[in-house]
Amino acid sequence: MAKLNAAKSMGDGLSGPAPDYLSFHPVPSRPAFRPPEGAVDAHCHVFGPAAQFNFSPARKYTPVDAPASQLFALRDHLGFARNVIVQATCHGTDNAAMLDAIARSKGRARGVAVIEKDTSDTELARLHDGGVRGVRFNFLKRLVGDAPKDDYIRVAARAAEMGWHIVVYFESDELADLAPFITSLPGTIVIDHMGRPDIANGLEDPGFARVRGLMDREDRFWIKVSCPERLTVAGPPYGDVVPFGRKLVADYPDRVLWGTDWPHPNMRSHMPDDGALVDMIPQIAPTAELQRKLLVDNPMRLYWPEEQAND
Ligand SMILES: O=C(O)c1cc(C(=O)O)oc(=O)c1
Repeated sequence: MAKLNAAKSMGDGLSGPAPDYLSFHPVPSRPAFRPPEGAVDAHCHVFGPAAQFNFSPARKYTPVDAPASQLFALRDHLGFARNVIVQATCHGTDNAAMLDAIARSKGRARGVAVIEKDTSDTELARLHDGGVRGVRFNFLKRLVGDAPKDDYIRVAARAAEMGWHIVVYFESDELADLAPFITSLPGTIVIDHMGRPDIANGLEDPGFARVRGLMDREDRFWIKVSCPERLTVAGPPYGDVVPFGRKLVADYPDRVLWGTDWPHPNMRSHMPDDGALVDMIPQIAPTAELQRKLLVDNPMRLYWPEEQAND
């Protein structure tokens, strides 16, 4: 069990404020499941190091240092080939740490940014050249302050100009209010962490029905079958979440993505073993074809369309 004091051993990045949640698992197991060639961890983050990259003064949590070197070591340890690095709220709209990690990845990472509504065209071009292919809208009140919908609409228009998609993170019980706004956004929309259904209600959960309603309504909606550790009631190995991931992969095989969510910000109940998260994949994607779509074809189509294998 990773403890807060483990964070102390995570190098000197903690010269800043102490982190207020668990540090990532120090020795993740090697998964029994071997991901297919070219597998993509399509949702992960880098934090700091604090000494080099400032955390946002508006942040709602203070992260541990989680640098690119450790993300890429985990990628190799788990048997993945590429990463999609998602800007985390603790860095606000300062995408420097994410861009730096992409630059260090030797072409094996792309990014999702958080930008201001008045971001210049020059900055958008710099982000695109730096590997950004999407923007993120975070609607969780515990993570960000409320932004006017007009701001999101402006950002969404800028993203559409760049050919980028929009990643949205919301609680499924807020979707009743959010859905009209989300369906008004242009382009491809990717829903984070299964849309956060209430696992305790089982597959009939009304929030999960609303999320599936979005997926059924338009092919431009995609969804990440990630973060069982955030959603579980039962705890590891997250057997209560498997039916949710399995249903999403079965019903939307060409529009699902998977990610570790390393370094797992804001986890307090426990810290998942990333190797165990990988070993959940065969339970939610039970065939080699579904695994290849989930881990290779779908993320490549969205993040490396210029390289997409023409199979
Ligand atoms: O549930 C969370 O706390 C969380 C936070 C962030 C972030 O701060 O960006 O990203 C995630 O994917 C999940």
